[in-house]
Amino acid sequence: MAKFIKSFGYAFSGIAYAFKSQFNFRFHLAALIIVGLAGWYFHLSKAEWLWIIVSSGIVLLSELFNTAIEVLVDLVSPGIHPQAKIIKDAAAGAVLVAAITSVIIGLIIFIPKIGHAA
Ligand SMILES: Nc1ncnc2c1ncn2[C@@H]1O[C@H](COP(=O)(O)OP(=O)(O)OP(=O)(O)O)[C@@H](O)[C@H]1O
Repeated sequence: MAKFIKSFGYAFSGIAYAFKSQFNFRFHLAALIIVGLAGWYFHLSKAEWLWIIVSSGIVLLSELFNTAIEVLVDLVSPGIHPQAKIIKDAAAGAVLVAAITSVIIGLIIFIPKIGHAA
């Protein structure tokens, strides 16, 4: 049981590292809070909340993997290397795909509601 709780501590320290070191992680977290408030304001349905939660989770997940990949690349290849560039660019691309997907989901959910409210 103690080992299980300890592993939570390690996971939270990884999340804390991403939060402290990555502007994008903080930016996405702030966006998530704004979307959450907007969802509360517009009384989203259960299905709409599920889409928001899943897409936000995927964005944060991709940010955490991107952070891990950046640190790993810097560890194994501290100098400039064309393959290090490819690895970091592909990881950043994954974050971008997740972010674009979640923006599209957000637009599909919120545009009709904003139209209604206006
Ligand atoms: N070792 C390297 N060799 C070649 N190109 C690199 C290397 N490290 C970084 N780059 C290039 O610089 C870009 C930015 O890398 P960096 O590690 O600064 O990531 P970042 O997204 O700016 O991270 P952070 O969010 O920590 O500022 C990479 O996407 C890659 O194109």
